[in-house]
Amino acid sequence: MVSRVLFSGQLTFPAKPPREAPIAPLTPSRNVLSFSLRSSVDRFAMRIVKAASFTRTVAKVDEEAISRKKLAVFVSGGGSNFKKIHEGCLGGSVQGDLVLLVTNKKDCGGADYARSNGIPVLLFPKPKRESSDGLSPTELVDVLREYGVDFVLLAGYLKLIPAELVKAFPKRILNIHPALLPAFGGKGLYGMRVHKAVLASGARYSGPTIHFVDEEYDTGRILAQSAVRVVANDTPEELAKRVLDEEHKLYVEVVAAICEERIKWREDGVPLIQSKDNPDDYY
Ligand SMILES: Nc1nc2c(c(=O)[nH]1)N[C@@H](CN(C=O)c1ccc(C(=O)N[C@@H](CCC(=O)O)C(=O)O)cc1)CN2
Ligand SMILES: NCC(=O)N[C@@H]1O[C@H](COP(=O)([O-])[O-])[C@@H](O)[C@H]1O
Repeated sequence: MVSRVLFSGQLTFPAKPPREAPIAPLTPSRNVLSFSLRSSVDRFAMRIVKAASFTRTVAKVDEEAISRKKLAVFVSGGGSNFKKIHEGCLGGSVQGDLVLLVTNKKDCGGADYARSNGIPVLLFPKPKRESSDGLSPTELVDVLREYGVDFVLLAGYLKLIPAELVKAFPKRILNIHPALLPAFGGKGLYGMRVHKAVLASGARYSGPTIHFVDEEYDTGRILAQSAVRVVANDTPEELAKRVLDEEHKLYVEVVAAICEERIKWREDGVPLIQSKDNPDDYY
């Protein structure tokens, strides 16, 4: 209604500027509509346009103020989540750059992918056997800082993150777990073991959980979850595939929000994601 009344007159600029049009700062000449105000509705409508234009300008300025984030990913296996996040960074859906890959298995699929894509690979923790390879917890923290890492993303990493690293990167380490925490989590529950436990329990739903990492396994603040149906005759492999497909979508969406600084912490300590489409909405 407003747009029809508003843009029925002669305008000095397109009735609806194309999305890619640069939003100029508010200047009287640019935002003055060149038609006579025929009624109070037009005057009201003009105020709407000016307010919207100002909001867009502010929003545009805010977007320009947000820097790209430097990301380190930790894996122990194939690294399919790592690859999806990397594709998101390259494709533009994630405003971040993968600057380091950390693994406890230097020949795993995720490490091979990193080396093929020019991403430095670090070994952590040191192998149990006597070896010069691998970093100590202190060395790991130092290297992450030297690379200017903003966020650490665990994606199928199967070792305990040491307290030194948790303390050095507060509210900046995320993990994805293949079940709906707090159920089916903790020491000993990883990979196919998780899906077997879910099936044995008779649970009708499963799905990925993304949470902040604290000093214990899977007890950090939950940031995002997505539910998938458990089918009556599911094998662990079939359930794993259904959950993994959902992991890929959820992790890229969450990392995009992290990089755009859309994580807000509620007063009771629960982290929320601010909607990209409607900043007044959180989930
Ligand atoms: N400080 C933290 N470190 C890690 C967390 C965390 O929440 N806090 N999450 C894990 C990932 N994870 C579940 O999401 C998980 C991984 C591994 C285990 C586990 O029991 N591991 C075995 C060793 C397995 C192996 O070496 O192959 C063990 O510790 O005995 C539980 C949960 C990553 N780190
Ligand atoms: N508790 C940790 C855990 O079980 N993590 C799980 O390991 C898999 C890694 O797959 P990927 O290497 O293909 O990303 C993912 O399903 C992830 O949720």
